[in-house]
Amino acid sequence: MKNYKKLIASQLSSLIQVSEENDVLSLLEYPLNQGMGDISLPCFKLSKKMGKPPQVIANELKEKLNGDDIERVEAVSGYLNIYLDKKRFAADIVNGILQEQDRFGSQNIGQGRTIVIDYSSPNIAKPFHVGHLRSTVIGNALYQIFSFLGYKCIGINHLGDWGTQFGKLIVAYQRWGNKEDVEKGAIDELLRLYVKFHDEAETNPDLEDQARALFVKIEKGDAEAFPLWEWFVDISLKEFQKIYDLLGVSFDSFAGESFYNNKMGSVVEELHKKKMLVEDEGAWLIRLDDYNMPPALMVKKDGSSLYHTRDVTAAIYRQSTFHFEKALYVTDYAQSLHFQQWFKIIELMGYEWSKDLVHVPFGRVSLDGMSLSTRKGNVVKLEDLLQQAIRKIHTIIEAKNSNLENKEEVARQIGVGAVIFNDLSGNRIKDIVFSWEEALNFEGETGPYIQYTHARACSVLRKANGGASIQLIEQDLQIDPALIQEKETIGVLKELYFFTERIEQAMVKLEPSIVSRYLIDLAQAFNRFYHDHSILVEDPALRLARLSIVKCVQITLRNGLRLIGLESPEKL
Ligand SMILES: NC(=[NH2+])NCCC[C@H](N)C(=O)O
Repeated sequence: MKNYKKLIASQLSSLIQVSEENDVLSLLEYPLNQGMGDISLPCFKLSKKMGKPPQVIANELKEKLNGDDIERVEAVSGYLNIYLDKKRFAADIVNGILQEQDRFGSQNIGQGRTIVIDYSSPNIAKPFHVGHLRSTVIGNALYQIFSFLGYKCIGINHLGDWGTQFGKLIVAYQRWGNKEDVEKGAIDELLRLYVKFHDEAETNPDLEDQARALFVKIEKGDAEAFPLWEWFVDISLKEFQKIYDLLGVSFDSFAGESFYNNKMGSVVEELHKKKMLVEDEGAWLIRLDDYNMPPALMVKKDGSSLYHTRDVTAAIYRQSTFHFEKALYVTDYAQSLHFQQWFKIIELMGYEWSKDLVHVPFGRVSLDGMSLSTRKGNVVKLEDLLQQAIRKIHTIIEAKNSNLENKEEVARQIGVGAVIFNDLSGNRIKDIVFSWEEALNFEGETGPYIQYTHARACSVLRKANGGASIQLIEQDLQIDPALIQEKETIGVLKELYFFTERIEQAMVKLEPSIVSRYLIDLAQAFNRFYHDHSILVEDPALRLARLSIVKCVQITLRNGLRLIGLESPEKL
C-alpha cells in the first residue's frame, strides 16, 4: 500500500526546492472537512522561506503538481488542497490489506534493535491492584506496538520482591501468623499480616527496628528468614500468574528487585570510586541539589539497599546484557521524581546511554471514586474486578444470545477486554475513574463496542460464505473499485489507510491510546457504512466489492485489538 503523504511530500519538495522532503511531510495535513482535499499543504508555513505570499505559492504548486494518484488540486486561501484519485486509492487499500492480512499496519522501523520494557511489576505479598493493571496494560500494548514495528522487545516484570517490607512481613508472620493460614489465605493473609504490622507499630516503634534487622538477615541469606521470603514470593507469584493468564499477558523475564542483590555491591563500589556518595550518619547518599532534587539514599546505615540502588543496578545490568536502544519504565506518575533522580545518577556516573532511559508515567485509577491504598488494606483486588466484569458480560450474553458456543470463553474475552480498553481509552497521563456502566457498554466508546463490531463483520462474512468461514476466496482479489465510491465507503477506506500511521504515532508518543481511539473511529466509520449499504446484494460484483470492505475492516480491527492486548472473538 502506498504512503500518500510521503508520495506527495517527495513531489512537492522537488517542486519547492527550498524544503527537504521530511520538512514538507511534517507540514502536510489531513483536512477534517470533506471539501478541503484529502491531503493539504498550508502554504503560509512556507511563505517566509520562499519569499512569496501563500496564495502565490499555492497557485504555482497547483499548476505543477500532478500524477496518476492525484485527481485534482485546488488553491484555496493559501492552502494547496490535493484530491486523490479515489478509484486507484480504493484498489490500493483493499488489495494491500487483503495481501498483508495479519501484517497489515506493520513496518520494519526497528530493524531488530532492542527495546526493554519494564512493566506491571507488582509487589510481592501485596495484592495486584488496578494501578498495576494499568502498568501491565500500557506496557503490554507498547510491547506489541514496538514488536509490530520491527523492534525486538524484552518485557521485564520488575517484581517488588526486596526491601524492608519483607522484614516487616516476617516479623508479623512470626508474631501473629502461622503456616496453615498463609497457605489457605495466600496474599489476603499476607496482606492482613502487613496491615497488622502497621497498626501495631504505631504504638510499638520497636517493631520497625526488628523489621529492618530481619531484612538485613534476608539480604545475607539467613537460614530461617531467607526461605520464608522465598515462600512468600512463591505464593504471590502464583496469584499474579492467574491474573496474567486472564489478561493474556506474558513476560520475557521475571527478574525482580531481588535479582540484583548480588549485583549491587559492585555498583556501590563504582559510586564510591566515582566519588558520588556522601556519608550521612552512617548511611550513604547522592546529593542532587544542583539539579533541584532531594538527595537519593543509596545505602542505609545497616548496609541494606534501597529502591534507587536496585534500579541503578538493574539499568546497568540491562544495558550490558541487552544493549537496548531504549529502556522504558511504565509506572504511575507519582514515581516521576524517583526516575528523574536515578536517571540523573546514571548520567553522573558517565554513562552516555542515560539519555535512552525513559519513564512512561500514567495517571491514577480510582474505582467509582474510591481510592486505592495498601497500608490500610482497602484495596480493590484486580482479580475480583476482572471476575466481576466477566460475570456481568456473561449475564448479558445469556440474555441476548444464550445459544452462543464457548460462552465462558467469550465472556472472558469481552469482560477482560472492557477493563483493558478502559485503561487505554484516554491519554495515559490522565487520571481515570473506572465505572462499570461505561466500561461494559456495548454502544459507547468501549472495548466491547469494537469487539462487537468485529464480530458483526465476521458474521456478514460467514453469511456470505454460506456460514462456513470468514475468509474471502482467491479470485475475490479482482474487485472493481468503481463500486466502492460512496461517501461512507470512502470514509471507511480513509480510516483503513490511517492505521499504519496511527501505530507509528502511538510508538513515537508512547501512547497506546492513539490505537484505541483509532479503533473507535474505524468501528464508527464501518457502522455508518454498514447502516447505509446492504452488503449481501444480488449483483455479484457489487457484493464482492462491499464484502472486501468488510473483510478489510475485520482484519484491521483484529490487528488493532491485538496491538492493545484485546482478543477478537468471531461470534458474539
Ligand atoms: N524499575 C521499576 N522501578 N519499576 C517499577 C516498579 C513498581 C513498583 N514495584 C511499584 O509497585 O510501585
